[in-house]
Amino acid sequence: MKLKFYKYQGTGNDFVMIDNRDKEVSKNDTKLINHLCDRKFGIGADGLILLENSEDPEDDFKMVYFNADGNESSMCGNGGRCLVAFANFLGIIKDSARFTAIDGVHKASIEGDVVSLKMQNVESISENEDFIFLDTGSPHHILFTENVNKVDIKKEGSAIRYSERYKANNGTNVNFVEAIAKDTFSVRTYERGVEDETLSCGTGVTAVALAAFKSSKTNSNKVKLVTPGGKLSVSFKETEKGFSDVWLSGPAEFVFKGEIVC
Ligand SMILES: N[C@@H](CCC[C@H](N)C(=O)O)C(=O)O
Repeated sequence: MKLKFYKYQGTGNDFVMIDNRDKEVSKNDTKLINHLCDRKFGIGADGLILLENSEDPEDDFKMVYFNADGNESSMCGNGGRCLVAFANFLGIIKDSARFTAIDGVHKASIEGDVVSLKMQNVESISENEDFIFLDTGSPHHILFTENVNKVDIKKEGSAIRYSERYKANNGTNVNFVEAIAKDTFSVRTYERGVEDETLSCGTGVTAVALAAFKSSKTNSNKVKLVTPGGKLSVSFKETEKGFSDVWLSGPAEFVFKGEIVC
């Protein structure tokens, strides 16, 4: 078959987008999705997203997210922001959206090049002696370090991702973080399902912002995150239960489109 695709990126986290409202692609076709994401034999991406019709009449669309390994996974923050830009290109939405993803309903807005995505409330943060763990739609292990550029992300990240601690939960993403100003953190992420460092991770930087606030590394509820692929920001409200009104903002851009025979 000939498949039309669109390539988007959000701070260097890149995705193949498919308008799957006619259900051309089966979500169980792990081999095809893995092939499309392959950087040598396919299009190349950190993940693939199907834009589908939602069962919820209040939604504009539904997001179905797959990691580069071809498996459907938990929420992708940068992917969600890119999907909103794609829905705008398709004419499904104008400057605001509501959609359902695997972790529930999300709202989003577009202002110029910046796409902001409302993430789920976070109620549970596990603070340990040398790391913090929380789930912002995807699971994130967070390590604060003195010099993030010296870390061997693939070696150290995969050791934690495959450790006994996370086995029962199908592993975790791992974020290495350095404070560079009172409200600014440099973040490098090892991503589960890509099994390598990606240039940026949206649910990852969201987790870092909340973890930094919770552990008093910042007292700002608007945190700037610098990733190898660009800058993001996360704002939130602290509540009795945890964090609400969590918004992830940054650029989301069209890269190229094409047709692939598969
Ligand atoms: N790149 C993503 C995270 C995608 C999900 C992750 N790889 C996982 O399987 O948990 C983001 O921007 O949030």
